[in-house]
Amino acid sequence: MLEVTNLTRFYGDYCAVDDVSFSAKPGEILGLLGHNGAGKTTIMKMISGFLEPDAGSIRFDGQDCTDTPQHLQQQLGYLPESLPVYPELTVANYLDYAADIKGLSGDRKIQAIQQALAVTDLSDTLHKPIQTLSRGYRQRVGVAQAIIGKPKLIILDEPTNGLDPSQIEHMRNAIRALAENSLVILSTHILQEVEALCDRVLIISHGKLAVDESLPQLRQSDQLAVKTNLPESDARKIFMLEGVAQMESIEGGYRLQLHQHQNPEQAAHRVAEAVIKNGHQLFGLMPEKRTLEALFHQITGSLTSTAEEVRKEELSHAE
Ligand SMILES: Nc1ncnc2c1ncn2[C@@H]1O[C@H](COP(=O)(O)OP(=O)(O)OP(=O)(O)O)[C@@H](O)[C@H]1O
Repeated sequence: MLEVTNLTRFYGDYCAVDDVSFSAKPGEILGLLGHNGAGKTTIMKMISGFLEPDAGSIRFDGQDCTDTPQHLQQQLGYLPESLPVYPELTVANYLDYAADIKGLSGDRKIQAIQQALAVTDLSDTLHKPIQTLSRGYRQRVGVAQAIIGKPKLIILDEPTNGLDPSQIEHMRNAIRALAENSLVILSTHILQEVEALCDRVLIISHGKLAVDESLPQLRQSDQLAVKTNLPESDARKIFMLEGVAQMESIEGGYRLQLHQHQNPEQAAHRVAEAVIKNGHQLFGLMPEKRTLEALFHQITGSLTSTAEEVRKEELSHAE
């Protein structure tokens, strides 16, 4: 069990991570989302012991990791944003070194390397120097070193970065399999990745934890599309009295954003009654599901990348 409490980190006067708290357990895949500079990497570096928090605590399996970072590091697999790989080493030598660092030896070490190679589909490149590999293969080496020895906590910063579509699918399946016994925290700019993989999403905005919700919770509808001849001037006044937080005009009516924790069925009932009671006609009333993309824009007010945009960007940077 990971328990992050009131985690805070400054760079000089700038508060990059501001009082973030959450907890998670093995079996979960947590998606860390946020715009550039939101504080995701700083959070991941603190959890993995690479950066000290200014305030707050990180506990893993009941032990305080600020006092004993070694306790967590032996159970941690970490793929940082830019992996400090050793270009002249072969894949085999590098993974051997990574296994040594995790304290593996003998048959356990061989087995752990073989498992990591199988998961990342790297067996063919075993004797190649890392510097001769393409970007996608280097990324796979990074993931392989992170998952060696099946750590209980796996932190992956943009794990599918640089992979082709079939490898992305392969990697996602591998992450799902790893999460059967481990807690996986992954940071990504690709919303579809979170939707495809994660059980829970944490949205970080300006260093603060803005959303901590399970994906099923997130997909619950909290909007209503109401088709009516109610004029806009009356509509705003009437709907705001019925638990509506925001309203926008759509063709033939309005889209109503409900306040958090409103029951959509009860709100729909009240909205319908209010339209009729005020002498107008109701042509339709439909619940609408929230999407992760809409929520992200609502929270961060900025654009993030779709998988396609990220791939285009990668192609333009391709070697
Ligand atoms: N070493 C540092 N010194 C000073 N400021 C830093 C340092 N590292 C990060 N920051 C600042 O802290 C804030 C959070 O950075 P962080 O790298 O954690 O964001 P992020 O969410 O991971 O962004 P990205 O998605 O671009 O990787 C940013 O404003 C960044 O400029």
